[in-house]
Amino acid sequence: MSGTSLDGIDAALTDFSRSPMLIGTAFTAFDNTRRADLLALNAPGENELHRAAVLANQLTCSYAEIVNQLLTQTEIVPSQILGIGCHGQTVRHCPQDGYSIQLVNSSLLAELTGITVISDFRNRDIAAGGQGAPLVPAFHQAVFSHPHTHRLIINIGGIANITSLPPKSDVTGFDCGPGNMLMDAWCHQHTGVAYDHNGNWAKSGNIIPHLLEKLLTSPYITQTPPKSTGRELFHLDWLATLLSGSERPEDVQATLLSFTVEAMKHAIMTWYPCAEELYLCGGGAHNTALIMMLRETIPHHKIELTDALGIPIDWVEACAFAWLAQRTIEGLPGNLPAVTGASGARILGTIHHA
Ligand SMILES: Nc1ncnc2c1ncn2[C@@H]1O[C@H](COP(=O)(O)OP(=O)(O)OP(=O)(O)O)[C@@H](O)[C@H]1O
Ligand SMILES: CC(=O)N[C@H]1[C@@H]2OC[C@@H](O2)[C@@H](O)[C@@H]1O[C@H](C)C(=O)O
Repeated sequence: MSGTSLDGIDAALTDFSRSPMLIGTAFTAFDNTRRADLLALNAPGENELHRAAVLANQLTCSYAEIVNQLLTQTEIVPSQILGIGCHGQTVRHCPQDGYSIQLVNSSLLAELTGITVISDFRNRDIAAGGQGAPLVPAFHQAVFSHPHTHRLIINIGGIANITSLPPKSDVTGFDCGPGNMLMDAWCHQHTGVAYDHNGNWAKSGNIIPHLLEKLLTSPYITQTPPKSTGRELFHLDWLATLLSGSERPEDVQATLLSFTVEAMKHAIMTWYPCAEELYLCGGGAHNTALIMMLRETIPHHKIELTDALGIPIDWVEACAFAWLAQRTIEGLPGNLPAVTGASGARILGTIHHA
């Protein structure tokens, strides 16, 4: 899994026939050049088809390296592996135009690892009229639901997405709005650092109320689900249109942190006010300032990390795509139409055999 935060690649080796399912993990960080190259492909530019194909090959070599590293680490050989669920790197997410692009060369990954590769998880759902995202709610249902308690799961990645797991009715979910994406971009632009560690920089600033108000008028926040979003909507150029230019950068960072939290609060209070427990995962769940603000903003919910449910926050997404890959291999659907809005359940992805 390499997600929209553009921090790097998470690899999880899983066995869904046993508990705990997580056998091994590995992470490789993207360097600044890789991050910049990927960011550049999020917007139209010169010779982008060639750049996308070359970058997909480079990324695939990194995916293969981390797979091979994980196998060495766990002393497992390729013939013992059923498949690699590889999400690829999202560079465009445009369900309204009928596509979502995740960079990866699955043929090359199968060649480099000698393992079957399952990828392109989103486009079948989009072809069936869905958003193609979020896809993790089906996995959340499989591993985190409780027979009597209404749980919510929020993944705080580049974008934050919520899953509702009511004991007796349909699982639903959607992208709430920005997770780390705007905070990371602003932090990098003003401090040269990829992200605001523990939200310390944000804590040194003050929320700018009228900027927060403007951010919250983004129509996406109040849009009715099914809905999904990405860098197409929440980016620095959009933020620039809302700034006067005289704001202190740390105050803008504090306001972006608050925007992320308020977008989550809006999602919870509008759609799931009666949920009892909230579990967080994704890299943003390391942001102590964010967690503290969330606890103050939504005091009547029990807020914990998914570690309490058996999967550490950093590995939930990677496990989810391993699980989705297994569904595909077994010929089982992976999407939840109640989440994505697709016209029906579909077997997701393509299979490149070893
Ligand atoms: N200690 C920390 N303090 C603040 N933010 C953190 C910390 N650790 C990680 N993060 C944030 O988490 C991000 C990585 O999160 P994650 O790996 O869940 O992203 P992702 O895989 O891109 O997710 P998604 O696919 O859901 O967008 C980092 O880019 C950073 O913004
Ligand atoms: C298009 C795309 O890559 N979307 C990601 C992104 O990151 C979080 C949120 O936006 C979610 O919709 C999705 O990822 C998760 C893994 C999902 O599909 O469930």
